[in-house]
Amino acid sequence: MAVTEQAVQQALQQVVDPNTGKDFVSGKQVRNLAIGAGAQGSDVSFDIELAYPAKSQHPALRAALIAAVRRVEGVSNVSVNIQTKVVAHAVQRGVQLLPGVRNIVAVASGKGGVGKSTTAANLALALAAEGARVGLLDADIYGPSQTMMMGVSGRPESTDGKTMNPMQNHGVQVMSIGLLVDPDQAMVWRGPMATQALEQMLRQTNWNDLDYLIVDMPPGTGDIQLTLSQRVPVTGAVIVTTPQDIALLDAKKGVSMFEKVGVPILGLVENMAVHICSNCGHIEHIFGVDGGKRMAAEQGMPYLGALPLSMQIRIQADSGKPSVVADPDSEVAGIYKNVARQVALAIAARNKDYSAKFPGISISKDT
Ligand SMILES: Nc1ncnc2c1ncn2[C@@H]1O[C@H](COP(=O)(O)OP(=O)(O)OP(=O)(O)O)[C@@H](O)[C@H]1O
Repeated sequence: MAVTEQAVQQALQQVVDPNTGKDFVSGKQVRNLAIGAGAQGSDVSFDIELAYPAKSQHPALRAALIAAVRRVEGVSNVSVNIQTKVVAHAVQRGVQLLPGVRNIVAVASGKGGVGKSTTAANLALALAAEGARVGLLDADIYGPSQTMMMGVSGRPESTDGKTMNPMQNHGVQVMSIGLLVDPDQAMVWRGPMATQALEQMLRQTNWNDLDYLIVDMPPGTGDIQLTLSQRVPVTGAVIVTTPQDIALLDAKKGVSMFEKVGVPILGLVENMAVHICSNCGHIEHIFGVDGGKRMAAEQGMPYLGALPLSMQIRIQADSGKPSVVADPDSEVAGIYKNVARQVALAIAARNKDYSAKFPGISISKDT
C-alpha cells in the first residue's frame, strides 16, 4: 500500500512539542514533506521548523518524530531535519527595529547588585548554547561588568569610522560601555548624556544577524532607564531580584516602568534565593523565603527560576567564563538554560513584527 502524505501528517499529529504543548502539524511546522520509493517500502523525509532554539532537545525530538512516522504501514526510512527560525516580534508602538537584530530582551533590576549582569551573561550564553545567534549589550553605565564576565578586552574595531564591530567570545557578540570609555568617566554622566551614549552604542554597533540581543540595563528606574525602555525596540523584559523586601519593592517599580511604556514582562528571575554552605551543605534563606515567587504570582507574571547564592557562580562569572560555559552540565547551568528556554518560548508566543511588510509612506509636496 502506498504511503500517503495524509497518513504521515496524521502520525506527526500525535507528536506533541513538550515546550509548547502543541503538535507540529497544527503549528504548521512541518515543511518539505517528501515520500519516495525506498528499497523496502517508502522513504519519508521532512523538516521541522521550531520558533525557538533547542539544540539539546533535538535528539529526543528526532527520535519521537521518527518513531511516530515509522508506525505508518509501508514506511521504511525516515529522515528529519530540525531547524530553528527565530523571527522578529512586535515592540513598543512607534519604535523601529534595529537592523541585524530580531529581538531585544532587556534584563533589568530595580535595585543594584542583585546579580542582573550575571543573569544577563548566562542567559545570553544559554541561548547561544541552544543554537541561537546572540548578542550582549552592556548598558550598565554605573558598573559595566560584561567585559570581565564575557572575557573581552581592547577597543572595538571600526572599518568605516562611523560604526563599530562587536567583540566576540564564547559564541556571543558583545558590546560594552566599558570598552569605549573609562568606567570612572561613565559613572558621572548625567541623564541625557548617558542615554545618548547608550543609544549610540546600541545603534552604531554592527550586530550581525542576531536572533536575540540581551541588553544588560543600568540598575534602577530613573530617567535613564525610562528613556531607554521607551526608545530601545524591546520585545520583552526579564526582571532580576533577590528575595528580600527592599529588592522586591524596587523590582515592582521596574515592572511598572516597563508596563507604562508597553514592554511586556517575560518573567522574573530570583537570584541568591538560598545559600548552600559549601562545607556542610546546610541550606539557609539569607534574603527570605519565596519572596520572588510570591511577587511573580501577585503581579501575574511568569516565575522563570531561582539561582542559589553560590561561590561557583561568582568565581566563574568573575573569571570571564560564566557558569553556562564554565560548567555546562552543572545544576546551576541547568537552571540558567531553563530560564533561557522559557524566555525564548515566551518570545515565540508573542505577536510577530509586521512593520517590514508595510510599504513606507512618502509624502511629496505638490507644486
Ligand atoms: N547567585 C549568585 N551567587 C553568588 N554570587 C553572585 C550571584 N549572582 C551574582 N553574584 C555576584 O554578585 C556580584 C554582583 O553581581 P552582578 O554584577 O551580576 O549584579 P548587578 O545587579 O548587575 O549589579 P550592578 O547593579 O552593579 O549592575 C558579582 O560579583 C557576581 O559575581
